[in-house]
Amino acid sequence: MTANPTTSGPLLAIRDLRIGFGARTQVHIGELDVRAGEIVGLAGESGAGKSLTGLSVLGLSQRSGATVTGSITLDGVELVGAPEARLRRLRGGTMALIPQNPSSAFNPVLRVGTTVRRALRLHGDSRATARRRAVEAVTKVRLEEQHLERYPHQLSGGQLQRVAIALGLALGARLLIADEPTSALDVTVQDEICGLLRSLRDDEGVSALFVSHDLAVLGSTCDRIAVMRDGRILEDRPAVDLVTAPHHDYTRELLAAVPRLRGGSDA
Ligand SMILES: Nc1ncnc2c1ncn2[C@@H]1O[C@H](COP(=O)(O)OP(=O)(O)OP(=O)(O)O)[C@@H](O)[C@H]1O
Repeated sequence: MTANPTTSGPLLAIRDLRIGFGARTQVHIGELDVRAGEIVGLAGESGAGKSLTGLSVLGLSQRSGATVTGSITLDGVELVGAPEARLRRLRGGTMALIPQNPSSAFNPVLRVGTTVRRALRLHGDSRATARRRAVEAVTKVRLEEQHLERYPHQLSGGQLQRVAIALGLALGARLLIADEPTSALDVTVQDEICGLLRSLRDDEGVSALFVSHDLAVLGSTCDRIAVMRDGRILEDRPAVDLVTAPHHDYTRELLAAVPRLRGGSDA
């Protein structure tokens, strides 16, 4: 997989990030970058600190009482300690959360297109522009205009996840924070969503921080993978290298738990 990094600095740069609750530091990341046009995986078992990291990039972990120090820059703009108004602008613009359960992003009594168009109008689009950009965005995620006229329950989980991604793209997201975006989906649909993320990277230059406990999913989707345990990054390397020649015993254990990366052999 070929990333398409810009010659300038990374789109997302995390430095000496500490996330804690009370006196306890749950996450300490020395350095983690996501370049433009790059998908970076965050792997690790439950409790490793993956979601807290993603939520802190979005400026959302503080809402659950976390203390965040260090530096997270998005396109050179500091997010740690940034005023809520700036974070809100960036969350609805440069970066977007792709949640595990896409139905949480949609009002069940509204057609999904209404949600997408309303979000665009809130960001200043005229009615006509919002309509056009909503259609453009669903086309990018390989859905049709008619899908916008459906209610959330009339779409499959995979289709709804595509609309959630389309919503982020329509708002101009260049960085997707995807937190277990495929774990509620069956394997075939998982593969489709991962394929979509790769094509958005290749065709649109979109970047992603892809949180998952599943190294098979990350290995087939990401350019780089950072393996986390107990809030620390153990290794951060090109995905192909990491899954074929892990440096760390813990990564080997994670890989051993994934049948699809053992050449399909479960024996
Ligand atoms: N609001 C909170 N208050 C106190 N501790 C928290 C809070 N949120 C998370 N933690 C703790 O921080 C650690 C990291 O949690 P996090 O949700 O980031 O893990 P994760 O790697 O995403 O795991 P999972 O895959 O289960 O979501 C865990 O020990 C968790 O219990």
